[in-house]
Amino acid sequence: MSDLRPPEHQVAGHRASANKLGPLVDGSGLFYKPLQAGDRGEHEVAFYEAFSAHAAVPPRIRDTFFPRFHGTRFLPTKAQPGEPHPHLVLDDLLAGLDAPSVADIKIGAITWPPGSPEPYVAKCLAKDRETTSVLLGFRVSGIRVVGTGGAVWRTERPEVKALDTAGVRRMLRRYVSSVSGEGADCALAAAVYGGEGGVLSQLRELKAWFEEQTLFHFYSASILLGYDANAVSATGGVGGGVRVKLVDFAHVAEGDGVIDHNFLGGLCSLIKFISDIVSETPETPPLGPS
Ligand SMILES: O=P(O)(O)O[C@@H]1[C@@H](OP(=O)(O)O)[C@H](OP(=O)(O)O)[C@H](O)[C@H](OP(=O)(O)O)[C@H]1OP(=O)(O)O
Ligand SMILES: Nc1ncnc2c1ncn2[C@@H]1O[C@H](COP(=O)(O)OP(=O)(O)O)[C@@H](O)[C@H]1O
Repeated sequence: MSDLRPPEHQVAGHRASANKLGPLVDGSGLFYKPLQAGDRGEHEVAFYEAFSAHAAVPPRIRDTFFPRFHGTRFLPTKAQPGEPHPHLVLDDLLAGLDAPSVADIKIGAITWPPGSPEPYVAKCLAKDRETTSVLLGFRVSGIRVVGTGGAVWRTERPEVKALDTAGVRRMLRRYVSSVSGEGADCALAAAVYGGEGGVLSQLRELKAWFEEQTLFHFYSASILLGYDANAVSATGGVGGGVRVKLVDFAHVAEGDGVIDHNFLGGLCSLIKFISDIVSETPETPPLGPS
C-alpha cells in the first residue's frame, strides 16, 4: 500500500497531485480510481455493481472489454492527508505491458446523460462543439506513444482540445507509428489496428453488442487502447495482445429498452477512421522499438 502513486501511463481525466484526487496504482495489477464528488462516485460504483452481476451481459463482453471490479477501498491520498478516501478497485488495464502505448477516445456526440442540470449540459455541450465530438461522434482525449529507443511522445491537453478532423486522423496515425517526434509512418498499423485480435476486429465485436444491448447508455465513457510497444514483432503480431477497453462510467444511464445510438454512432465513426488508416497503409513488417 505504501507504494501508491499516480499511474505513469494515464493519458486523460483527473490526475492525482498535491491538491487533487486522481487515480493511483501500486504495482499489484490494480487501478484505484477515487470516487468523484457529488453523487458521481456513488453512481459509478452502482454501475459497476449492476454491470458485474447483470445476467444479460454476455460474460465474453464483460471479460474482454471492461475492467474487472473488485469493490471499493479507503486509501490515503496526498490531496487529503489524514483523511482516507474511497476508491473503486479495478483491474489495471495496462498491467503486464512493458512499454504501454495508450489512447483514450471519448465516445459519443453527446457527453451528458438525460436529466443533467442545465449548467452541466451547457459546459459539456460547449466542449462537445469545440472538439470533434459533435462532428465525428468521438474525440481523442489523450495519447501516449512509446517510440524507437523508448522515447515517449504524448499529447498535451490544450493540443487535444484543439484537434479538428484532420488532427484526429493525425493522432490515430501517430498512435501506430514507431518514429519519435511528430511524424507518422504508420509502421504498426497492420499489427495494432488490423489482423486477428487487432483493434478493428475487437471494435467490431463491441459494435455487434452495441447493436443489440439496451441495458445501459454509456455517456462520456472512453475507449482505452493499449499495446506494448516493445512487443510488436517483425511478423506483425503484438505480444501480450492489443487491449480495447471501456472506462469511465460516472455518467452511464439506464438503457430502458433503447439502443445506445449515441455510443454506437461514435463507435461506427471511429471504426471507419481506423479502417481507412489500415487500408491506406502498405503491409510492411513493423520494427518495434529497441
Ligand atoms: O473537470 P474539468 O473541467 O477538467 O473537465 C473534465 C475533463 O477535462 P478537460 O478539462 O475537458 O480536459 C475530462 O476530460 P478528459 O477525460 O481529460 O478528456 C473529462 O471530460 C471529465 O469528465 P468525466 O470525468 O468524464 O466526468 C471532465 O470533468 P467534468 O466536466 O465531468 O467535471
Ligand atoms: N482500469 C484502468 N486501468 C488503467 N488505466 C486506466 C483505467 N481506468 C482509467 N485509466 C486511465 O485513467 C484515465 C482517466 O480515467 P477515467 O476513468 O476516464 O477518469 P476521469 O473520470 O477522471 O475522466 C484514462 O484516460 C486512462 O489513462
